[in-house]
Amino acid sequence: MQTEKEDEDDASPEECFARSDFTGGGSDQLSFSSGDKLLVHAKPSSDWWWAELRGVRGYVPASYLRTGAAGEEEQEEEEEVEVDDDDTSLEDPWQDEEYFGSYGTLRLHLEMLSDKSRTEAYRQVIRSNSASLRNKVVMDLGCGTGIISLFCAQLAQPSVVYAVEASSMADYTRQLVKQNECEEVVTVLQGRAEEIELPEQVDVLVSEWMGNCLLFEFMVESVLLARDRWLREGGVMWPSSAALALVPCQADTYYAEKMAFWERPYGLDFTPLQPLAQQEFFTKPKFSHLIEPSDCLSAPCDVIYLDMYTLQVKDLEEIKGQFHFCVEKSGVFHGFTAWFTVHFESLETGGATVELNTGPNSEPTHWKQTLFMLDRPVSVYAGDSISGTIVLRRNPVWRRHMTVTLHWNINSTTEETDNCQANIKSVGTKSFPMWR
Ligand SMILES: NC(=[NH2+])NCCC[C@H]1O[C@@H](n2cnc3c(N)ncnc32)[C@H](O)[C@@H]1O
Repeated sequence: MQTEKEDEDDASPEECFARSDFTGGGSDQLSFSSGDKLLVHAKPSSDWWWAELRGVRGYVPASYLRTGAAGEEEQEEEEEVEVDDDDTSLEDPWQDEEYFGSYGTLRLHLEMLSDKSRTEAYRQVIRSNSASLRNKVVMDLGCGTGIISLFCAQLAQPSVVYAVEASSMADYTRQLVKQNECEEVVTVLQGRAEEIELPEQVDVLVSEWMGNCLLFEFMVESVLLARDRWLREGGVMWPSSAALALVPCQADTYYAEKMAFWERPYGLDFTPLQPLAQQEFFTKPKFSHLIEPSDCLSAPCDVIYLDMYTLQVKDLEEIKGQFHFCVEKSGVFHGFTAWFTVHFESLETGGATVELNTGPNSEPTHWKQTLFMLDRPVSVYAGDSISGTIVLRRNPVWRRHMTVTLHWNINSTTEETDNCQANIKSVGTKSFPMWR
């Protein structure tokens, strides 16, 4: 699970100058004028680079840029930015070195294993299906330390569990399998699930692939590719389905900490810094936000539903959802909070489904929830409604990233209008990069 910090720590950016004006299309492209100095942070492809202009980052067409100060025309020819395809400095769009590097250390595994809700949910799945798992072939995709595979070997009698792990943690996972006397059942394979070869099809594909806001990291793509390649006809996916929930909420504490703070620190007026605070703290989603049930302004609703048997990789490019919330109590609408729920169907027809819910009415998990702050809070009243759409748009270049775009209308019924016809009090739309 990458954090924004790791993401922003790229090598020192390269100074380039705009050869001509460019008007960006889409929310993730930068516009600039001829002569602008841009800082190029990464070159994920030969055509589009990831650059920064006056504090804002986005994609820019490489052919519009050159190195060397503006005005040195004669130098321009020699110094035209060489854009060749096999430029080794082009960063991997999957950032696998950084991604699997982070999973090669214990920090993230400790966080996941310490998450009892998460880990016990998987143990419950194995335990409640132990009889049906007898003699089954299981694949544990992205097994990490192998905890799910060890549960399978300990609580059931599958014929084999292929524990697939791409990071260097796989060496230790083998030791843990041996240490717990499970090597008869569990075979650890190091490699990316999309690339490794299994000796046979599997009956069950189990994986803990969910990222912040359900999809961040897009490990789900690996799960779908493995499903299409290795899950036998009629095989079972664990999780079997996933849903993203959303709710309009108050976030008084967060708003006070990041925005109201500038009103009167030490008796001084620092409000000129508030536009900066909005840009710095409210432009991106806030991961690991713990929302209280009392912060919810209405009942939450599932806005996106993924069926792990039919979902296709191409569907991940853009996923849309709609919502209509009835405000149940008056308060300040600071933003939306999102979380996910996954379900594990029983191997036995009619058997009990296991649920892992990461929402505010369940035991907290290491994902907590994801908060999307509006630029300006809006007072809402019981009886108002908040309706609109959410779009998760996968980043076309950085394949583990996405942008979440929310569009909402606040409708309030006022006595003045006849037969309580709802009138639109305000409309809003905002895109939140996660992270690029
Ligand atoms: N729930 C998450 N967001 N992350 C938790 C699971 C991530 C684990 O799966 C491994 N992993 C991720 N993708 C892959 C892949 N394609 N192939 C093999 N292992 C993988 C990764 O190295 C880590 O050990």
